[in-house]
Amino acid sequence: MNINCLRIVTPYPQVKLISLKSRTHNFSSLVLSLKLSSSVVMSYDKEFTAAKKAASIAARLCQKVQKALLQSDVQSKLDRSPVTVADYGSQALVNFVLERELPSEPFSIVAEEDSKDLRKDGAQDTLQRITDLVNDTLSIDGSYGSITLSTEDVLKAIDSGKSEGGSHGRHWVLDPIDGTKGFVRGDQYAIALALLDEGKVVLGVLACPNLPLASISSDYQHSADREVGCLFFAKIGAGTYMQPHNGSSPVKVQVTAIENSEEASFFESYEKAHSMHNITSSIAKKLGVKAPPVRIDSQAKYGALSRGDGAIYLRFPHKGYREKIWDHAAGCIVVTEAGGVVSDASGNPLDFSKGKYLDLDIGIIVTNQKLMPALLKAVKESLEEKASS
Ligand SMILES: Nc1ncnc2c1ncn2[C@@H]1O[C@H](COP(=O)(O)O)[C@@H](OP(=O)(O)O)[C@H]1O
Ligand SMILES: [Mg+2]
Ligand SMILES: [Mg+2]
Ligand SMILES: [Mg+2]
Repeated sequence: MNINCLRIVTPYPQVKLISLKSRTHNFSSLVLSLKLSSSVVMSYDKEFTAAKKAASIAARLCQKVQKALLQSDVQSKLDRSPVTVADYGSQALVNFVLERELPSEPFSIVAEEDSKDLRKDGAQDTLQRITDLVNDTLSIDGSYGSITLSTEDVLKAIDSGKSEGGSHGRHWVLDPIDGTKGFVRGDQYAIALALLDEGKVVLGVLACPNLPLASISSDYQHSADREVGCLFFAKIGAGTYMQPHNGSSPVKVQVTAIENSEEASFFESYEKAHSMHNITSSIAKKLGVKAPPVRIDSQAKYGALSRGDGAIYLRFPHKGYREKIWDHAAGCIVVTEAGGVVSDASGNPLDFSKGKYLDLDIGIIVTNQKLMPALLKAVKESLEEKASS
């Protein structure tokens, strides 16, 4: 079979022309080309609806817990990072809703939490509290009738579909609460859910219950009278939308269009342990950024950037830290579908196909297309200076 090129007529602007370099391509290479482009052709509508529902229900549980956080609600994991009843409850709910909404699909998910610690002696009270929170949230939502989960059902829901992800097939990626430290402090956090198909992120949902509806570019501060709560969602080829939790209609969002880095403001982690603030301040200085950094927790940073609050997100973890896919998958598509660029410190796109870890060079940087070349140059120079000092 001799083919030079193949024109496919689809509603998706990305799929116009697939070039086949050789004139002697056989049928199997044609099938391969079509398979590679299938993630763009797929609509993922059912999955998108299910993901929005799952993240929104989980967000309600998290809001309730954050309002009345008890000291006993916060535990420490083996790596000494915090986990709360809301992290577990959120994961149980997301898994439960996805399985209920998509009964005909195999369920595979790379999620941050597991039930190991909850199965230990002494964890019964915590498990009972999580189970009560899950049942209360399901009952208020009302979509699943008068269902009551047992403690064993909740443990099973937390672990259900557990997978290591990878480059084949479909895998959900979940951070049931991203920014647990922010959540415990009463600050920003996100419920972050994405879907991988053949190793690529094809949809992402970020529920940010504490993110103000108004821009938080350079004057972010806590203020009780600001209206908060946003759901960001993005599907490959279809743009990014933000829906306020107050029930108003979704609006399409875009990253900032600014081209002059001196006008940019940048986001970074609130926690110094999560990103080296000395590197980020050196990069900002080289770019001539005048505004002080906006330090907030979680992937709410990606959400804020996708709607043009600020222009840059810099993340430079300390040596030896390995980034997990659930900390970036949903945020990455939310920003890229809004016209932004997400890469590692060398400019390589993030690769979500390698299992639960991201294998990347030094740090993660996010900005718009126009600012990326100057940002990459500033990053390179700052890292070289650090290495030689
Ligand atoms: N030493 C470290 N360096 C970089 N990231 C870290 C870290 N320790 C924990 N994290 C990750 O940072 C995430 C929060 O990001 P941010 O700093 O942007 O708020 C945490 O997600 P969880 O809160 O889901 O555990 C955790 O996965
Ligand atoms: Mg954690
Ligand atoms: Mg996280
Ligand atoms: Mg988490």
